[in-house]
Amino acid sequence: MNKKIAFVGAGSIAEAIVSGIINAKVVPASNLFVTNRENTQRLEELSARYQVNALSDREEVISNADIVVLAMKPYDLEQSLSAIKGYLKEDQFIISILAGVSTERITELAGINIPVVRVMPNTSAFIGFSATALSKGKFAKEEHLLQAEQLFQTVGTTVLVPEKDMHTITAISGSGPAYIYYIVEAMEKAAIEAGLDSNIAKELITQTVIGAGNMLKLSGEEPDILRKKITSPKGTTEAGIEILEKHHVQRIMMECVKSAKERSEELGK
Ligand SMILES: NC(=O)C1=CN([C@@H]2O[C@H](COP(=O)(O)OP(=O)(O)OC[C@H]3O[C@@H](n4cnc5c(N)ncnc54)[C@H](O)[C@@H]3O)[C@@H](O)[C@H]2O)C=CC1
Ligand SMILES: O=C(O)[C@@H]1CCC=N1
Repeated sequence: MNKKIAFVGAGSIAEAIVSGIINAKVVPASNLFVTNRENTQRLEELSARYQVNALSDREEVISNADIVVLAMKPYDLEQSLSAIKGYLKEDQFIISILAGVSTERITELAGINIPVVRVMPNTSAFIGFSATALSKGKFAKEEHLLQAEQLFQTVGTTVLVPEKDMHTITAISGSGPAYIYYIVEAMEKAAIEAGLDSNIAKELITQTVIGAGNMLKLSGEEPDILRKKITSPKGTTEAGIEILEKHHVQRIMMECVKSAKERSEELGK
């Protein structure tokens, strides 16, 4: 893809996407530009690590870009857009990965009828395994959606969704990896507490998560069926799951997703 892409915001998700794009060799590092509010050390770090153009001159970064990726925190959006809106043009387009914030709000803050595509990736983009959802705003055309989709296909799988679903998706697949890591942390603690070598525990747990993920993807079976195949009557799994049931862990996970979705809605206000 011969496009110049500027990232405004150089945090963990921007790095995950940059790293994924570079590994996929679809956009050369020389076409990627990264800027942030003030942390020049962070920009130098990204430039050294990925050979991208990491610049603190926002005018240079924005005015030369074909695509501007907004990757700051939602509460920094207003200030950030007011600093760059003077350099934005209607023949560019914006990709926003901000949780909660609507395309309408971004157009309003940009002050011009610039196309906006809203995207929700996750940090697994770092290794090409993001689950990414995309939807287009009022001024975005199919070609913008397609280009954004092509870009994010280099860092994982993509789905096109109506924008109204983005809050739920943010709670499910945007935040989702963190829920899995949270469970992994607990499994590691339990294994180590029981006397297992921590490296062995890590290796076994990591492969268990990879195996379970691939079973979900490749076996064609529903998760409850896969679970039942592991759960022998009066066996170890049954004993473990009984504790999860006693503490209503599924209901708690559902509350977790609901709360994340509500936060996404709040962030958009
Ligand atoms: N971390 C994740 O897993 C995901 C994050 N997101 C969204 O991506 C965005 C960034 O998240 P993280 O990378 O986790 O945050 P972060 O805190 O790691 O990075 C935010 C970046 O924005 C920069 N920034 C702040 N104000 C700025 C301004 N006025 N101008 C230019 N740059 C500015 C900061 O310097 C920093 O580099 C958030 O809106 C979040 O909702 C979306 C999907 C997944
Ligand atoms: O925690 C957050 O707000 C962001 C959005 C999805 C993942 N991280």
